[in-house]
Amino acid sequence: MSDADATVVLDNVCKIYAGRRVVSDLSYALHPGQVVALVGHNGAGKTTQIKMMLGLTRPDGGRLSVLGADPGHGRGARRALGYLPESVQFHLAFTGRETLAFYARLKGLPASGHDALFARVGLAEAADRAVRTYSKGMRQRLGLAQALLGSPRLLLLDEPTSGLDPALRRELYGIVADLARQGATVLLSSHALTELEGHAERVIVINRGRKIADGTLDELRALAGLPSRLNCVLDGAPQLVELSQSEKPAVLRGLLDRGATRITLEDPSLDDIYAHFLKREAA
Ligand SMILES: Nc1ncnc2c1ncn2[C@@H]1O[C@H](COP(=O)(O)OP(=O)(O)OP(=O)(O)O)[C@@H](O)[C@H]1O
Repeated sequence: MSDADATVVLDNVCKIYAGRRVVSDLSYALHPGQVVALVGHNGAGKTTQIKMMLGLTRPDGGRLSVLGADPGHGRGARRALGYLPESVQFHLAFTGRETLAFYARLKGLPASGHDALFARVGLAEAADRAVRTYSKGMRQRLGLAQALLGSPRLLLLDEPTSGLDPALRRELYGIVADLARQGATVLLSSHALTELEGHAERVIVINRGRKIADGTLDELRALAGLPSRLNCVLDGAPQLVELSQSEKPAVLRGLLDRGATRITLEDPSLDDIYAHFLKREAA
């Protein structure tokens, strides 16, 4: 895929706060139909990248293009953006419907006619209740609904699953997958690789404002090259063998031929892989 059809292009982007580089020489492109996760510890620079894409703060170096435009300028591109901030704050006295009407007006969209959106995020029954009566999960659903207003071509979700129960988390990823199927680009930030399995086709790992890995989870697994752990019982004695991914088939066959029993194989977890990249960076 070329940068010409990219939704977002970062080319050596830097951001400096109070003399400190919090985003450093960052380059990547995001394309239509992709669900991409920005993964990094607290303070890694994930929100800063999202804010630059929204035009809320400007890069101090490099080039940033969002939907073909400089995000600091032009209302047109902003209308095609959806944003769910890390902590959603709504006016508690407004109903859900009034809240969406308010955000729709800000985006220059019709203030009414959002029933389908309420249904999509599971708030059809609660649309006319005051936000004050919503649970945290319901507020997060409302946040997602406001991000989805106007069928955005680029959806920026800042830690959208923090504080969500597993059912709601699954629903959110379901909505994200639908949007991507319809051609939207979805960028979500996260602290953890583990929950992204099956949900993000590409992961960009950020450490101290720098990109330290970028690929599918399978590519990151291969890149990390961490061994799997094999436990078995051989000749009555328990055995633990560490083996690379390429050694696995031959070693397994050999153990079976020698009559090994109780064979269990533990592949490196996504947490192990994440820790590996961070450790490599610190070395
Ligand atoms: N407006 C600001 N002024 C000064 N420093 C800032 C500002 N905004 C962010 N920073 C600093 O920039 C760095 C990156 O912050 P950022 O919020 O982008 O990280 P993050 O990866 O989103 O973290 P978290 O996971 O905790 O949300 C942090 O060290 C933060 O303290």
